[in-house]
Formats: sequence, C-alpha cells, structure tokens
Amino acid sequence: MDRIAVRRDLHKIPEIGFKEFKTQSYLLQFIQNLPQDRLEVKTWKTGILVKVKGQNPTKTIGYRTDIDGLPIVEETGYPFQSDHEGYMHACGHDFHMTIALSLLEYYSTHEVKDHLLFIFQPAEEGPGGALPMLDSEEFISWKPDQMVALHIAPEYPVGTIATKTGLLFANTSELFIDLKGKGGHAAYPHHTRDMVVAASHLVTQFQSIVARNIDPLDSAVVTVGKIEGGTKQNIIAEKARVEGTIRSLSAESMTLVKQRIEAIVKGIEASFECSASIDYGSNYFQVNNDTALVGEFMEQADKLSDVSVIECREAMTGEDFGYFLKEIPGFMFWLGVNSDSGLHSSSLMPDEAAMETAFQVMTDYFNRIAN
Ligand SMILES: CC(=O)N[C@@H](CCC[C@H](N)C(=O)O)C(=O)O
Repeated sequence: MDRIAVRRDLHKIPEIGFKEFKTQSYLLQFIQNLPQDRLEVKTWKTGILVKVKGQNPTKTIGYRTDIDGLPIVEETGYPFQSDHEGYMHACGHDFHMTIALSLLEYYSTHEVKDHLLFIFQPAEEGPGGALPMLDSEEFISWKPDQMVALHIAPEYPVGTIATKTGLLFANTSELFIDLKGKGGHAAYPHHTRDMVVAASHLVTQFQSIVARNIDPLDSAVVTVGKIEGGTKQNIIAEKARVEGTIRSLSAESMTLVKQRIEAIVKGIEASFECSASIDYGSNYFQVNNDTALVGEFMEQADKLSDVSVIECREAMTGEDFGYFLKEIPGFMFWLGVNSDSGLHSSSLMPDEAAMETAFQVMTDYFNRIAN
C-alpha cells in the first residue's frame, strides 16, 4: 500500500468522536479491497473490528487504533490540509489508522498461528469509545487475550520508540462548570451579578489546587482550555461556562482535586451571589503497562537495527486505552515522529517516515508472539 497517500487521505477528513462517518467508510472500503479469505469484519457504532484468523490459534492479540480528530483550525499549510473546516487530525490518529491498515494488509496475506484483532476505536479524544466498546457484544465475542497500541510522540526522533513498565499515562476527568448570575447594562454593575468576573476568579483560584493542595511529590494538572461568557462588550454577562480537564497520577489525587474544585465553586457562588453546576464529563482510567509484556517488547524491539528504545517517564496525557488494559494485559508505547509542534497543536507535522518504524516494530512483535 502507499502509506503516505492513505495517511494524507485520512488527514483530510478529521471527524470528532462518534461522528467518524467518512472515516469509517474510507476504512471499510480499504478493508474490503484486501484478500478476504482470512478476515472477518464487524462494525460497532462508527468503529470497526477486523479479525485476522490464525492458522492454529491458542489466543487472540488485539491491536487498537483510535480514529477521531479534534476541533482545531489547521495551520500546517499542507497541500493535503483538512477538508473539514475547524477540524484537524492534531493528535496523530491519521498516522495510527494508517499504521493499523498497513499491518492489516500485511497479515491478510502472511499467515500467523494466533488470531489478530484490529480494533478501529472511535472517540478517544472524547467522550470515550473504549469503555462502551469493551461492553459491546461485538467486542466481547472476539475479546483478545492481550492488547497493544501506540501513540505518536512529537518530541522523539524518527526511529525511536519510548515506553516503560507500569503507569504510562494519567487518570483524566473532563470539567465543565456553568455559572449563572444576573446580566444587565455595563454602566449599572451594582444591579448585576457579573459572571465574567466570577469565571475569572474561579480560574485564578484553581491555580492554587496543584500549587497548595497536591503533595509536591505527587502530580496533578488542572487546565482550563475554554471560557465562554457574555454576549456584547457593553452588557454584563448573565452566564459563563468554564471548560477544562483534570489529570492525576493517583486515584486519591483525582478525588482531592475534585473536592477542592467543588469547595472553590461553592465559595464563588457565595462571593459572587450566583449559582453554579459542575459536570465531570468523561473520565479515563490510567494506562498501566503489563510489566512482563512490555519488558519483552522493549528488549526485542531494541535489537532491531533501525530502532532505538527509550525508557521514558510517565506522562499527564490520558488515553481511554487504559480501560482496555484494566481488563486485558498489554501495553502502549510512544512512536517518535519528530515534530517541532506538539500534540493538539494546529501546526503538528509528524514525519511520515515514522510509519515504517511502527510497521517494522509491530510485524517483528506479532511474528514473534503470535507464532
Ligand atoms: C493522547 C491524548 O492527547 N489524549 C487526550 C485524551 C482526552 C481525555 C479527555 N477528553 C479530557 O480532555 O480530559 C488528552 O487530552 O490527553
């Protein structure tokens, strides 16, 4: 297959969680054009499961890619820039899908003993596709015995992969807070309850949670990524909405951060005479790599001539792949793609040569453990 062409096709059609309709139909068309004798295909919502039947199977090994994009206005200047105004593959899922397709194509014509299950999972960026997929009849009937996934890493050079034993990614929780006060004329602030001012105080007070409530030897993040409020420059805002995300390395810190957020919100209600509601949206479980499986993978991958393996630290990114690993042993690793701009940036430009590294590492892995 022409990996670069496929990646660029997919790059043009980013779609957000559970709305990956064009993506699903592109993937299905690609899969239907492969030799079908070893393949079985099921769809689940906008996702797809493809089983490659083994010759003499004793287990099933799952390989998962996410398929959704992000609501970001692309600024790469690529000639194959997103056709979907306001949306972009800014987290590498176009790479992840292309790598999965190239592996699927390879194993549609190369025999292995065990079953391989390729999982094209929707909605990783939110609201989360892994948890409902795990509970679906389609997944349960083909449930793998172990699982693997990768994620692009802009900070590492092409030819490197990075991972570690145990905890790799953080626990996450989305955060949505709606504030309601009393709007009015900008010249009569004393008759109003200004929610732009209340939201500003809320965001400022959040900064003390990590600085003053979390043990400095633990780690947590409270990020507000979006504030919405008001209708016009000379009208005092009746409403404001604050949207963010919480990250923690331990379940205890996540509970503590949420308790502090609730206390601060109560304080804002009292001091600004307003009402507030908190919604934690979707929450992702931390990614824990199985020590034995990832250890064997790192040792063997390091023997490949064009690949270097880095033992990395844990990251505050989240991944709903953590839910798969909660039930099924496996691991996740970073794939170096060497981009000056990072994940979730409008100018993320990963190096397409990294897809070959992923292909080499994964075929070496599957040929070893599925035979
Ligand atoms: C790898 C990556 O960037 N994952 C996302 C996962 C999103 C989690 C959730 N929707 C949230 O915003 O809390 C990340 O932002 O880490």
